[in-house]
Amino acid sequence: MIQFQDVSVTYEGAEGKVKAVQKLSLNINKGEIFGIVGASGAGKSTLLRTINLLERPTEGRIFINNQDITDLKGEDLRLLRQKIGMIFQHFNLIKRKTVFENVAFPMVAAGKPKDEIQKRVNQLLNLVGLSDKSNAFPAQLSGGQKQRVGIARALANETEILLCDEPTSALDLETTKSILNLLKEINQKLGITIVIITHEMDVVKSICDRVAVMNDGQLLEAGNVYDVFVNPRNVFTKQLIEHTFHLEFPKQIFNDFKGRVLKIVYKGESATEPLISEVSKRYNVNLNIVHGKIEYIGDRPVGILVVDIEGEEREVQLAVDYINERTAFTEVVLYAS
Ligand SMILES: Nc1ncnc2c1ncn2[C@@H]1O[C@H](COP(=O)(O)OP(=O)(O)OP(=O)(O)O)[C@@H](O)[C@H]1O
Repeated sequence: MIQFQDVSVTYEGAEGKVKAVQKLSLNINKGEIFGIVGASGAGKSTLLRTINLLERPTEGRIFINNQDITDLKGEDLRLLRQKIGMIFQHFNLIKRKTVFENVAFPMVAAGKPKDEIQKRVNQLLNLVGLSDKSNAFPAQLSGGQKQRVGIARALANETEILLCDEPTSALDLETTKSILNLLKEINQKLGITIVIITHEMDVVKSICDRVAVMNDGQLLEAGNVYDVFVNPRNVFTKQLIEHTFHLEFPKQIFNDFKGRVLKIVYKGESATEPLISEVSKRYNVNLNIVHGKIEYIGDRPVGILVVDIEGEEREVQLAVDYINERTAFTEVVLYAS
């Protein structure tokens, strides 16, 4: 549905040119929730903002529904933007307008008739659970409620694509969950394509179907969220993911281990316990489980096991290779000296 073809965006900064996005090609499918992640300055916002041409590519083309939108201007651009809603980290509501007026704003701007606006705004407030706040002003709302108004406003016209710029970064954990659930519900009920940029891998893990990882304006990898999390190809992606699996151990924890510490990641709930005992029998090695847990990516489980493996170098290597062949990936996280 959205295709980036060799898209680059270069800014003229105070200290010279900044290549915010570099020759990036990517497809986002209709009806999916697509996450774009990366560290600060990776170019995520810039890329997101090219979709509604708030930022124009310096090079390359962008297609939406097979239409080349790169050079759209005037009325054509206005019509394109009507189909693309956007929500922001700090909500960007109009302070002096009520909740109703904020949500109605894009429809008023599009010249829709009053009775249609009335009906649609009430529907949307119902959808986001704010029917009772119609006459409230933004200052009277919590962060989560403000984001709900933002979402309702972004859906006011015949929205096909919802762009989300760090939508939960200003919210606490519980509120984040409820906003993510709402986005998921909107995606499923209304079939709207959602593109989310975030630095929180937990957001990606809980609602995205596919994800792109960016660094320094470049696309490092893209794919199904489960596959990228279970088997990241890039070192940078691995680091991002490691963090969300909360697997950083204090170094002291390894002091008692004499061998090599492995992190084993396996798909689904397939038991690695038999694998571990099988390896102990097959090879002359001792294995101790240091830590084990199951995480969920969407509703699919992924298992993580940290084991200490001890024995002669050759036997250890054979055992590691054996485990590696039978799991999603195995990584040596520590060599004991
Ligand atoms: N208007 C601008 N003028 C000059 N440089 C810019 C402009 N906007 C962004 N940049 C630069 O482009 C690069 C990418 O910025 P961008 O905001 O797209 O990254 P990001 O991944 O969204 O970062 P963050 O998560 O911090 O928002 C950065 O080096 C940034 O400083």
